[in-house]
Amino acid sequence: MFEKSTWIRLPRNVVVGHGVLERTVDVIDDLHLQGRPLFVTSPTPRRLAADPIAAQFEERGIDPAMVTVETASFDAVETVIETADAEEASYLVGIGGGKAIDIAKMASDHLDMGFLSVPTAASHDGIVSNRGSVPEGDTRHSVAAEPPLAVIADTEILAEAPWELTTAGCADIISNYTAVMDWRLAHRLKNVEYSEYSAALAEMTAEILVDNAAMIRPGLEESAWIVTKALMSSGVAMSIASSSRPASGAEHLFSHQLDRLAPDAALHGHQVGVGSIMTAYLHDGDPGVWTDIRDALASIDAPTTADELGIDADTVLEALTTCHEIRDRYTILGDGIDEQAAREVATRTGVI
Ligand SMILES: NC(=O)C1=CN([C@@H]2O[C@H](COP(=O)(O)OP(=O)(O)OC[C@H]3O[C@@H](n4cnc5c(N)ncnc54)[C@H](OP(=O)(O)O)[C@@H]3O)[C@@H](O)[C@H]2O)C=CC1
Ligand SMILES: O=C(CO)COP(=O)(O)O
Ligand SMILES: [Zn+2]
Repeated sequence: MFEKSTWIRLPRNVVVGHGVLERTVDVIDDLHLQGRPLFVTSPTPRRLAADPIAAQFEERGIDPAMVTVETASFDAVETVIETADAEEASYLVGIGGGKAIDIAKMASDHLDMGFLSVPTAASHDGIVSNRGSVPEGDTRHSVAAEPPLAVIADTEILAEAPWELTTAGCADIISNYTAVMDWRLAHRLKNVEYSEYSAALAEMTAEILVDNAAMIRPGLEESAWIVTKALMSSGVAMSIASSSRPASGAEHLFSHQLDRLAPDAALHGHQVGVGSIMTAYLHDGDPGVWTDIRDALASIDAPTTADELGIDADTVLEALTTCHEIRDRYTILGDGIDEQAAREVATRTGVI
């Protein structure tokens, strides 16, 4: 008897392009959202996007409530939840980088309330996914959360965001190569649930980005377009899988461990990119995939070495040898690699 079932939750509207910020109220209409919104933003995105969007709403006679968060924390999520109750908000709008969007995402999950994602930085694929990540204790990896009802990504704003945020978003996409390799391995060895559609989409997304790498340059709106579309596609792959597996393997474990060992040293995408070079090497030591990943990262100005991440060699080795412990996710790291093996992979790939 066939008893399988699936429930895929995706954004209903994805609006990307030049000046689309001005269409935010149209998206609200299209979704038939009523009542008062609560905007969740952070200082720079507030000035660039949240205040202008608030003005649009005010012209329509709607007065949005606003919370401006400084750091990603569960206290900030709590503040949003309390404000939503106090201000009688009907839905949330996360406006900013991953910090503001994930806080809105986690709060909306708790409140059972819809939320919209308005990214001002193409820094990682969390801006569209159904996964939320807010640092708690030692935990850095994402958990299941509310997917956005809509994503409104204005390429004019995204193109002007700091270049390193965009290169981090590119590296997060390039890391899909090794995430999918790890996922297939875990499926074969541990019977981990696997989706061919999701894996193919995640891989194809990385391929399209790498094929277009030459067009990804600072300040170009077309680059913001390419990167944002790729982030959308990667987010959809995670929603299809109901897991971050298509976009997160051992290279993400490595990055999450670096976040604990060297907090705020480097951006998420840059760390997973460097991790991806090393885990691709572990999958196959011959020049090929790992050198292609390294070259693709270098071509978009993303770090390829520990030095470029601003992280010392010992920390890289500690992260590599311990990161398999942080979560129940089988990868090429298996039940852990020893220090000798870690030093070998990091040295041979030129990471240290
Ligand atoms: N859900 C997921 O799968 C994932 C979630 N994350 C989470 O995302 C967060 C990191 O995301 P990230 O986007 O790097 O962090 P932030 O949201 O902190 O943004 C990074 C920096 O860029 C600034 N900024 C944002 N947009 C612009 C812009 N257009 N122009 C100029 N400056 C801008 C912010 O300013 P300001 O400080 O003023 O806000 C901030 O200083 C973390 O909280 C992490 O846990 C990370 C990876 C995956
Ligand atoms: O960053 C992600 C995908 O790019 C989310 O992955 P994690 O579940 O490992 O946090
Ligand atoms: Zn990621």
